[in-house]
Amino acid sequence: MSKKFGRVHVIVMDSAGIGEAPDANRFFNQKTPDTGSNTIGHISEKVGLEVPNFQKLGLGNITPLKTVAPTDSPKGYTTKLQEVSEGKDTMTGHWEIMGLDITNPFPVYPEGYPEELLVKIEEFSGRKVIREANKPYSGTAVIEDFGPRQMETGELIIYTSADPVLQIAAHEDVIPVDELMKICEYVRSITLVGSQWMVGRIIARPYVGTAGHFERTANRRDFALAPFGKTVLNYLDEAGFPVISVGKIHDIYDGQGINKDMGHNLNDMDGVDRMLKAMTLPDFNEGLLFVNLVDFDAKYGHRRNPEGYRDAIQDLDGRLPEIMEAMREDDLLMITADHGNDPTFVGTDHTREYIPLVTFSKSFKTPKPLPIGHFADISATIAENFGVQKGEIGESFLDELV
Ligand SMILES: O=P(O)(O)O[C@H]1O[C@H](CO)[C@@H](O)[C@H]1O
Ligand SMILES: [Mn+2]
Ligand SMILES: [Mn+2]
Repeated sequence: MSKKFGRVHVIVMDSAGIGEAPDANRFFNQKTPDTGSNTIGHISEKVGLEVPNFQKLGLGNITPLKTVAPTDSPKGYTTKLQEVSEGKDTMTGHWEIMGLDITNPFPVYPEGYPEELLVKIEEFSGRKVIREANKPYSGTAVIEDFGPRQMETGELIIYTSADPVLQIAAHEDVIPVDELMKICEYVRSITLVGSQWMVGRIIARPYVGTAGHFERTANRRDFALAPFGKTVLNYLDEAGFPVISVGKIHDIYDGQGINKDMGHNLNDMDGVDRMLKAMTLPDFNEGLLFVNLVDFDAKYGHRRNPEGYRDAIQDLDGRLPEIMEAMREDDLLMITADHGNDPTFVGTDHTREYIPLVTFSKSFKTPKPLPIGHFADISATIAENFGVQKGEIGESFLDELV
């Protein structure tokens, strides 16, 4: 049987949530529950959001947005999706989108990492770890506070966040990127599932510059755990379909089920360029292209910068015509997110929100809003389209897309 859609392109706008989830009161920023958070909604309300292309696709039909009007004749099917997993981090969100139900949350380290683990890292690296930085910290603040000391002593800056991450910040001139990667690989190897100190992701955070003007570089790398089970990426790969990743996707799934990687993004617009390049690959005639754009989250959401976040969404909006133009008649585009990160909310952490789903295909006849669904409905739909097994959870809405 021929497939409804020859190629499916999924873009994750990292952290672009669209309103508090029904269980937002169980998730927190510092001591405040995530109730009332709304990443896209508050950006529209507080700093304005001009996104004519998203508007035509039907973004304003998902939920009332102050500056994005609903439309009676959207060019795409739209809805919002709820998370079922116990977590509001990137890995949980992405893994659930591809069909996993993460019922046991990843451990987090609100008091910092245990002394024993730090000592092992010191023994391996021959470098001291700055104890004062070992706690939940903003990644830009931690290098402002301890970068000058690191430049003098060569010590390691190890910090965490509300997410299950162990991050190592290192000035590129003091601790070469290759050395930092080796240290991260070592830490990854001693923090796997079943180890004493399981950690979701080890993140290398290289930076450059001088005190007061430090800047993190695109040499960031995430060393994630492998997904806790097979995802639809695996099923597509096993069935011989191209599964192509752009940006952080390869890291987030530890490469599992991905058979071609377009590399890390220098920034979100570079991610769009890589996506467009992938869309013209000669061997990509069917299968999945899966893109993560992380600047929304890392540069603006965690930094609580609503203007920057708005501009980043507007920049993506400006690229939508190119992306749609590059689509074949029977391609399907799905634009979504992995969790919220409301830049107007208290704290600096993710927010438990619905994620938007905005779709487009040149083959759509009469697109309209869809009922509210769940994250994994995305992969269930992809799986049904390509005739492969779906994940543990998710209901396909493929039949609705006509
Ligand atoms: O403050 P920075 O270093 O950007 O850290 C952020 O990036 C991490 C990974 O995306 C998140 O856990 C968040 O804390
Ligand atoms: Mn994320
Ligand atoms: Mn984040």
